[in-house]
Order: sequence, then structure tokens, then C-alpha cells
Amino acid sequence: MNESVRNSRFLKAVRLEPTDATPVWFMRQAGRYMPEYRALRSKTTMLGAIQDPELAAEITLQPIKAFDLDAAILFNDILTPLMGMGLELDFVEGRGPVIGNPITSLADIEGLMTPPAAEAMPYTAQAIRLVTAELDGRGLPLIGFVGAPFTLASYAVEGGGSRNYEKTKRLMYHQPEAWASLMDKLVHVLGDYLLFQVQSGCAALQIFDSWAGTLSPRDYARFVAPYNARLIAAARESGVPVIYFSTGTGTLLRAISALGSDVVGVDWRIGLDEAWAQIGYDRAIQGNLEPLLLQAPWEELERQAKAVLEEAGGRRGHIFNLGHGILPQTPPDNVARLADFVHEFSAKGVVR
Ligand SMILES: Cc1c2[nH]c(c1CCC(=O)O)Cc1[nH]c(c(CCC(=O)O)c1C)Cc1[nH]c(c(CCC(=O)O)c1C)Cc1[nH]c(c(C)c1CCC(=O)O)C2
Repeated sequence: MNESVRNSRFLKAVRLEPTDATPVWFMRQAGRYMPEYRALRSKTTMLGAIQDPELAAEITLQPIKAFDLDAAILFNDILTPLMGMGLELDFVEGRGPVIGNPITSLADIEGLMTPPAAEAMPYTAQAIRLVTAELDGRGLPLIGFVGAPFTLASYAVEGGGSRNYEKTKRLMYHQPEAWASLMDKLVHVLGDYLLFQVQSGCAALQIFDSWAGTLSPRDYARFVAPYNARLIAAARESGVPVIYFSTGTGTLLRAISALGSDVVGVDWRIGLDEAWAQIGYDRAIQGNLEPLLLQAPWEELERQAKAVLEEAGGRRGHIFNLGHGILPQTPPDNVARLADFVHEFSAKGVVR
């Protein structure tokens, strides 16, 4: 990582250092809301795009070229590491991701493979190298990522998206040893994949635990938190900062803070001020505008973006983001305007 990336707004905020303005990036910033993305994606499949390093690099850079953002996130998906483990992943148009051979038994878990990321996902390293060659010149960091073990286990067990996670919870409650063995394998594969992304050039890592909010605090503490803590510790060994992001977890924030990530990402279901008080001011926070607001009239969007910045209270260590990914119907102009507004408003001195 070069000096200008090290001294980027984003990495300074992560280290709780003062910045000239609040850094901003958006989850799913490369995606279907951008006409440039739709043009490239229409020529191939989701997996085809992910596995083509030049295409993946170009898609990653599209929002960086279009908007004034403070970080890029690699174009990929949280589910790709499951393929190397022997699970058949497909992205079905209009339906989302599907696993053709979901896990149903202890024998299935024992049969899961744990190949090194360098073997299973060499295309990721190539894409990262192409992206960082461009980002280095702009002084911008690239964020690598994985899905958290629980969120990935839920896809592996349910076979796709789910409303109530019944099969996943049944595995936890009925076969706790099988659950532990599945989570162990995921921690192993994901930890190795995170280190591989840093070795390839990523300057920060994010762990997406998008579905953790379905769990009771007791079950989160017993069945999920220990694996997250292990994964975060392994990721931090790489020397780059780690963001832990989840949704629907306003009641779990103390447990989440104890996991030891450098940054905690929060969704819009809790005020940023209340969330930060629980997480602790010795830790950076990322969030948390409701994504649907990017489709609202500018006056409403501006009012609510301002409210998020005011809730951050001028403290060091706020990274502006949405509470979840950008939605496909979002007008790109609002993304441009919001990024500029965050910089201009925070530079006025509300935030230091
Ligand atoms: C649960 C989950 C998935 N993927 C992801 C999560 C966790 C975070 C979240 O909740 O948003 C995370 C994800 N997905 C994608 C990224 C890349 C980085 C980023 O842009 O933030 C990341 C970090 C690209 C993607 N992943 C997907 C797309 C859309 C692909 C397309 O049709 O072009 C993109 C850009 C597909 C995907 N992938 C997944 C679903 C449910 C879908 C279908 C939903 C949809 O179609 O929007 C699984």
C-alpha cells in the first residue's frame, strides 16, 4: 500500500485520526443502478463477470470514475467461496443466488472441501491487482470482503435466500456439533481468503453478516459470535483494518463491539448516535442512511443525510455509508449529489 492510500480519508477515519471531511462510500456502489454496469453485465452472467479479472476490475472502478467516493469495494459476491467448498452456486435472473446441492447432513459437512483461496479463486487476485494499479494513483483504498460464517452457512443450508432460516436454526439446535464443524470450516476458508485479498493488494476488509439480525442475543453469543471473533482476529493479523457489518442487530451491538473489529457497520434501524454510544467511541463506525432515501426528493435526502452527520456529532471515526446496499432503482445523480454533500457539509467544521 502506498503513502497516499495510507493517508486517505477513509483509512485516517478508520484510525480515528482527524480528516478534512467525512469519508463516504456505498455498499453495492457497483451495480445495476448504473447504466455503465448494466451495459457490461448484459454481455455475460454474474459468475462470468466475477471470474473475468478485467471485467471485474472495470466494474469495480465504474463508481470511482463516476462519483467522488473515498473507497472502492471489489466487485464479487459473498457466495463465491462456497464454490471451492463443493457447493453448486448459480445466480438466477430475477430470483437471486441458488445453491444446487444444499447441506442437509453431517456427512455433507464432512464432505465440504477447504482449498486455499489461491487455488479456488485465482481470478480474485488478478482483479485486485488491476484495480489497485489504478487506485494507487488516486490515493484510494480497495476494500476486500467475505460473508460472515453465519450468513454464508445460512445460504449453504437453506439453498438460497430465506425468510425464517428454519433449516439453519434446526441445524444449530438439533445438531450443535455438526453446526460447529460447519462454522469451523467456514472460518478456515474465509480467513485464508481474506489474507489472500490483502496479499493481492486490498487495504481494508469488510465482513458482511447481513442476516445475523435473525438471531436472539443468546444464540448469537453461543452459535455465531465465537466464530466471528476468530475470523476477525485472523483477518487483523494481515495488518489491515477490519469492518464488521450486520443488519437488524441494534440489540446486539455490545456483543458485536466485543468481537474486536476496527470498524462496526450499522444499519438504519438504530440512530447512529445511540449505536456509537453502545459500540464505544474508541471504535470507528460506518453507516447508516436508509438506502431507499436515495430515491427520495433531494430535500428529504439532504435533510436525512445531514441528520446522520449530526448524529455522528463531529467525532473522529465516522465513515458515511448506507445502512445496507444501494437499491437497483436508485438514480445515479442522487449518488453523485449525496457523496458531494457529505464532503461539503462535514468539511464546514461539524465534523473533525
Ligand atoms: C446476502 C448477500 C449476497 N451478496 C452480498 C450479500 C451480503 C450483503 C448484502 O446483504 O447486501 C454481498 C455482495 N454482493 C455484491 C458485493 C460486491 C461489493 C459491493 O458492491 O458492495 C457484495 C459485498 C455484488 C452483487 N451481488 C449480486 C449483484 C447483482 C448481480 C446482477 O444481477 O448483476 C451484485 C452487484 C447478486 C446477489 N448476491 C446475493 C444476493 C441475495 C443477490 C441477488 C440480489 C440482487 O440481485 O440484488 C447474496
